[in-house]
Amino acid sequence: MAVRKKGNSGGLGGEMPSEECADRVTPQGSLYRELPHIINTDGQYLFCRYWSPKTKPRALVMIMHGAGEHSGRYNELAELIMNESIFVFAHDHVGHGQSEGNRMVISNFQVYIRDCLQHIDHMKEKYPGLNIFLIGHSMGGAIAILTANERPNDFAGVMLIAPLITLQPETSTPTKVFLARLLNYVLPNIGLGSIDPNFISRSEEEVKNYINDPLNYHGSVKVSFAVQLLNTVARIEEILPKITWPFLLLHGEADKLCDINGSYHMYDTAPSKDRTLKVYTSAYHVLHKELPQVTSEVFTEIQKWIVKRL
Ligand SMILES: O=C1CC[C@@H](CCC(=O)N2CCC(COc3ccc(F)cc3Cl)CC2)N1
Repeated sequence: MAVRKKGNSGGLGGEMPSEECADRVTPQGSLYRELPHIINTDGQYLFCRYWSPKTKPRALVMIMHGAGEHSGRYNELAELIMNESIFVFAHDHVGHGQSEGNRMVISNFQVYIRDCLQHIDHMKEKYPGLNIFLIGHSMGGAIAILTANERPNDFAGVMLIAPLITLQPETSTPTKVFLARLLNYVLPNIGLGSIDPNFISRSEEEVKNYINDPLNYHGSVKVSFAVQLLNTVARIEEILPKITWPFLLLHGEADKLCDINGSYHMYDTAPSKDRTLKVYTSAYHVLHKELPQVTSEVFTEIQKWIVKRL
């Protein structure tokens, strides 16, 4: 009987699959062994995406998606960056898209950061010596901030698209925050309400795409998940005064999902010398899927910001 290695070396390692991982399937039923994936330190399979330039890459960019969505929603942005001879990579966070894990449930927000660092380390091994940039959107922006904070000298720049930095005042009064934390002990899985698709974008087409995308999660934000987000916002508040790495903040003025005051606060508080904040008048949350005018400006802004720092 052939001895087979236990699967925990990451699907990119090329080791022989062991029985259980040979038939491991995504939540949608596809075989992981036929898909790019990594295996995180909890043994969960994470679906990966790679946008590899035809020419030798001159930098790496990791994209971190937001809550309830997945990495496939960054195809256009990733291809634009790839066409600058930059290797772009991403994975679906635990509990999202084609990765394993209960939908939009996380034991501890740090798992997202840990998994991103694992993927980053793997890519640094494959492409040593290249500058690495991070792009994070919404909850993915919080992940990017905390990932860069763990390795303050490792990243050439961090681009944040409507990042989750502070709480919407109306949705999180101290009473509501206290009640959420209390509720988490007794009923962690009850829902607080789902993301309103109409807050995603002013583009009706993009709202429809978001609603009809089966890889998105439209269920309610569970109390346990909300508490992880509350803890994350508190962590970010603490580290803002210590941020020295270059960052680009992009935020919609009419964002109803992540308060633009979080971006203003980061811009005013972080001592980084190289920092930029661009506000998009009347724009909603998902700037990379907003009205065409806004989205093309956002794409150009990101492309220019990276190229200038290669
Ligand atoms: O393309 C896309 C599709 C989806 C969107 C990304 C969404 C995303 O990541 N958000 C927006 C919602 C936000 C809710 O936050 C909370 C909720 C309850 C609570 F008690 C405390 C917090 Cl902080 C977290 C961050 N982008």
